[in-house]
Amino acid sequence: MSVTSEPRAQEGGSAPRHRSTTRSLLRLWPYVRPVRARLFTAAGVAVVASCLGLVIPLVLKWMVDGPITDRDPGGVWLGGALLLALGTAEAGLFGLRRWLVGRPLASVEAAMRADLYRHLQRLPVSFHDRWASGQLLSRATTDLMLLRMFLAFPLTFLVVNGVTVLAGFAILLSQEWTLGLVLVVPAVPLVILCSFFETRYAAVARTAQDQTGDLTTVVEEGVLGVRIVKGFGRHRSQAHAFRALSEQVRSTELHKARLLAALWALIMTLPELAIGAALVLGTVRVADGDLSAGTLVAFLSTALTLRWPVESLGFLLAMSQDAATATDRYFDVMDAVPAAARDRPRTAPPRRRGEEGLRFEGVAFRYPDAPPEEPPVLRGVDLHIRPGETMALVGATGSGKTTLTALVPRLQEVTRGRITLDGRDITALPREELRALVAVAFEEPTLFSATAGENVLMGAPHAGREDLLRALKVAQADFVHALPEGTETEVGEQGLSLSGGQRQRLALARAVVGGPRFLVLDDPLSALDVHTEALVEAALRQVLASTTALVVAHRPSTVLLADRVALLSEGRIAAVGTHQRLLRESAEYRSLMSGQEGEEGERNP
Ligand SMILES: Nc1ncnc2c1ncn2[C@@H]1O[C@H](COP(=O)(O)OP(=O)(O)OP(=O)(O)O)[C@@H](O)[C@H]1O
Repeated sequence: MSVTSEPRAQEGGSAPRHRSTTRSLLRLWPYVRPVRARLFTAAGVAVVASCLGLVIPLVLKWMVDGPITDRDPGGVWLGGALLLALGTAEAGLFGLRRWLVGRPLASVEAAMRADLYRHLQRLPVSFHDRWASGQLLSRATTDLMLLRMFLAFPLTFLVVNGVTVLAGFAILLSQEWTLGLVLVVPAVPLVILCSFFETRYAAVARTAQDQTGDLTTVVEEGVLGVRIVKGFGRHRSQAHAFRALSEQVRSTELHKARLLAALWALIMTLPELAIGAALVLGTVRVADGDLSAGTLVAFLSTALTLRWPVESLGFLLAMSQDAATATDRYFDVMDAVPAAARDRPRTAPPRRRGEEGLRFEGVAFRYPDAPPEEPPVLRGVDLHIRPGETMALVGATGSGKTTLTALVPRLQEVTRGRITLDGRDITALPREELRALVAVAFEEPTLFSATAGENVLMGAPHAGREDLLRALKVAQADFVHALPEGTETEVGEQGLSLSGGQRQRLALARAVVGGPRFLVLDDPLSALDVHTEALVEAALRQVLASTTALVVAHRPSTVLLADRVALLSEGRIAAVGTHQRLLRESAEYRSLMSGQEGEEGERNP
């Protein structure tokens, strides 16, 4: 069995059935707009360069029918010089095109990536619960790279090659229309085949990109969970899960390659056959004296010049399909509505007089992706935490304590009822104000790849060195000073170089550094040893004395930090009172505090 969870590609994981490639790609316009002048100039330069290539056969025709037939060395030299000049100009113009697009397109990619990152930060937690991180990572990396490549190459060359092919055919038909028709006729089946190919390739391209996202998730989980993998000796099963997924990606990529190969074979063969037929027909007509040798040479070299624009059609179309898929995947995320835009009321309700502290009124909550037959996690929570009061929240495992704490900073949105801070509905508060009022610390402390000090100061961007030192003291996180570079020590990804207790203490310091008015702590001392816990509690008492706090507690020692205790049971607050009173009056509370919580929780989640 593998320790890797099933990849969660459920969101945006399948190709839309009636998607139009052009419509998808047109969505890139707002990003391309600022660089449109350079892009159009580059396309114009490339068209001129490509058309210069078409003039070369005409010079050849002039040379064969003129100076070569007349044995005029001066004319031959002149023709040679002209050909050299045309070739040099063509190469120079293609170089100029590349220079024109390089820098602007890198900035388009950077702007799209920055927007995606900003948007991800604003999306609600419920969105991140549903989406696998690898799917988001692959959108921010592989998909955006595909888009830059599309804008740099296929977009321009579909236009350039289209113009070149039209101009080339016009030259061919004007030189000798019967021979020209021999080359034009195969274009009809080619166009039909290309549109058939487009539909099939679109579906496979989407599958390939989604599977790459799943693979990214597995790699990420394997790296982050390396301790579990090693601890449980799961290398083999982990490798097996990885191999199975990469096998899927490989077979989808092969499917793509087969489709491309089939298309390419047709695109290469049909024009070659047509050129062969035109060569035979043209030679017969020159032998009959119907056609000049120069015209035949010019005709054939024009046809050969057009080979590349026609043959490149296959992979240009494939790259455009990949880009359209990448665009769809990018906008799958960008179209998700950020919480703030969705639900902020137009007018803020007035603050209720005399109504202070943190209040839950008839709060109900159901996870958006919970099965419909399951009752809501919270079914009507009424609770008032007075200003300056510390309320411990106690309940069996899975009773919804973490869920309730997540509602206060609006990591999740209440389904029914409301939460007020000093009488003001939290949905009426601007996010910045809410974040400044409420600080949180969770049981699973998340640290970032930054210094220990930066991780703590994240809790209050305007706090200074003094605040940092005070917060470290309160959270008993003075161990930081003993790190090689003190508060400037990099703590590494997720703070994995620190112990669980050290990480919890840094997260606690982050919560208290700004001296918040409201503090929400989800069992913040669970990873501490008894001695450190006592020290943290002593220091925390000082902080809690000046804030209004909701503290999820599993152990009597944490409960004792609180003025009162609320018991959460079956989605409601079943009892509120002091620790002593609840011990006397509530059998459920007694059993939770006497250490039978685990069994209770398992029996009655
Ligand atoms: N993102 C989610 N989507 C769907 N259901 C969820 C989600 N997160 C939690 N749940 C469910 O909500 C219920 C309450 O979970 P919660 O984590 O709030 O409990 P808890 O009381 O904090 O438990 P513990 O004491 O073990 O930390 C559980 O049944 C859990 O399975």
